[in-house]
Amino acid sequence: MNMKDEIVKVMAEADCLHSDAEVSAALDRMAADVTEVLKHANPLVYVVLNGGIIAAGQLLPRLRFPLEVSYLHATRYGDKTQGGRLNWKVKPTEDMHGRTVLIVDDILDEGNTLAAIIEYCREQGATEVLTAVVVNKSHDRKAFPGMHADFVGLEVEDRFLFGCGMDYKGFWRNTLGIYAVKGL
Ligand SMILES: O=P(O)(O)OC[C@H]1O[C@H](OP(=O)(O)OP(=O)(O)O)[C@H](O)[C@@H]1O
Ligand code: HPA
Repeated sequence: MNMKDEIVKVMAEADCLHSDAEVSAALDRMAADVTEVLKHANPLVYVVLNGGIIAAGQLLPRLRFPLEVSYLHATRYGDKTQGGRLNWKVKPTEDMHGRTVLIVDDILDEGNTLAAIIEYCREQGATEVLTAVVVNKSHDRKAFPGMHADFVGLEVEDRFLFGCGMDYKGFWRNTLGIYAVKGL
């Protein structure tokens, strides 16, 4: 089967775990929580490419307080459904010394990606590093016991997901709803 046919088939057979409306409501709740905590903090928001693009594009317009936005790119899955070593493609460029930093990503799965980013930001002198993810995948394989994000939209079952920034072999990041691949 060629790649295009495979990608179309994966969506046709996928289970929709959360509809567009459910994700939108979760983003509203997240935005309210983030606002409560950070409205006076003038945070520097780091979007984790690529997956964080959709999350940030949906979350940040819901925040009505001053903030700055930048990006970093760290990846460890590529086209695979299991994570490997973290590859820093673009490190943060803004001065975060003394700043409150909010990291925005699509998913906290095993948490190795966020753990490495948090450590890096602390080393760079950020006063406080908080994390926001649209989904937390529920399982017991976290990078360390108790690993969690500060702001979570939805708890999602332990399957391979796509949508809302998450990709299947590079595709289907561009949905608001969240889907699980059949059989994975
Ligand atoms: O909690 P973890 O197990 O570390 O996985 C979470 C990370 O995996 C995905 O990125 P990916 O490596 O697929 O890079 P991409 O967003 O550029 O596709 C996702 O966007 C998170 O950044
Ligand atoms: N789907 C897509 N990308 C991911 C996942 C997932 O379930 N976990 C970590 N990165």
